[in-house]
Amino acid sequence: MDSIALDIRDVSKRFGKFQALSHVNLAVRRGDIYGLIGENGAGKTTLMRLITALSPLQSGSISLLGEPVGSGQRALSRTGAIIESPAAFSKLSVEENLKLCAIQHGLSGSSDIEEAISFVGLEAKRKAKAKHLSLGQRQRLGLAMAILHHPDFLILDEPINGLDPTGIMEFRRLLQELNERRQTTILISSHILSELYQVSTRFGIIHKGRVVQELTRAELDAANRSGLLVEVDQAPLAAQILDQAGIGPFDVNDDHHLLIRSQEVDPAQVNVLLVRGGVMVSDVSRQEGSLEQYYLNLMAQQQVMDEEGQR
Ligand SMILES: Nc1ncnc2c1ncn2[C@@H]1O[C@H](COP(=O)(O)OP(=O)(O)OP(=O)(O)O)[C@@H](O)[C@H]1O
Repeated sequence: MDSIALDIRDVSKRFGKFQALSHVNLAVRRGDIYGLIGENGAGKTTLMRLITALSPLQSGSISLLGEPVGSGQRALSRTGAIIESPAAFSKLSVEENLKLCAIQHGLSGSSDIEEAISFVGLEAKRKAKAKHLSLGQRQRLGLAMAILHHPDFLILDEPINGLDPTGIMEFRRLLQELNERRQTTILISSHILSELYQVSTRFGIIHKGRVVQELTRAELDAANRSGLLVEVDQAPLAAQILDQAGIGPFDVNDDHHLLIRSQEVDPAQVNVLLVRGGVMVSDVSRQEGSLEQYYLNLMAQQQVMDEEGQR
């Protein structure tokens, strides 16, 4: 079986003169929970709409579950999606919305509906109209509608928007369960990067319509485990001492901070070395980066590149 569930190649999309996506390449492997990250207007929803054929492809190709998007409905019938907001009918109850969804998917019998209701924990609200549900309950209904037909691939655009911390945690648990129990591959976008970090196995960062980086969680962790931050009274002298002792690589952040970019260095050894060399050390701490920090650094670099490109 092909290990790539979604293969996006050289996809561009224009709205009139506006270039919303530009030569996008992106691959989601089967079993991934792929976190799509980007600022407002970066192009995440546009990409998701192209994948689900809600919007026509203008150039490039998208292969979903081994089938080119646009060639038929087979891959899409094995896909579930919440794009922009869950598409429940407000005057229909939870059960009625799911029944309608079941008909659309050609499902007969009530077992799939029961399973979806119980999976998202909406048993007590089965008779409630969608408009009377809380935001979190509506998001759960959206998820129930998206997974009713046991899709192999799930596309979720900002599914945790507006949820409270408990709701976010529960939603995360549901996604992890889907991924582990049903082997559902998931493409998810969110601005809540701490949450995306916890749930995703792989990340794609999109900026102004271009995918500027793809990396696994392990790669992110490696890049982020940024080493030992040393706070001193004189960073230049500390740098000389570290250099002579062959400790590094390191960055001199400013007059009082150095970052030794290695996991192998012993903080106690660094401390003793610097103090013996006449440097006052006020702090040595392990520096663990976050997805948020990584993303902000990358965006700062992009900003510089964008500005240089404009000159
Ligand atoms: N139908 C459309 N017509 C014209 N412009 C559009 C259309 N759809 C999207 N755009 C523009 O394309 C850009 C990308 O929008 P998109 O909704 O994909 O961003 P996003 O990354 O999902 O942002 P957000 O995080 O705010 O949801 C935006 O500048 C948007 O205004």
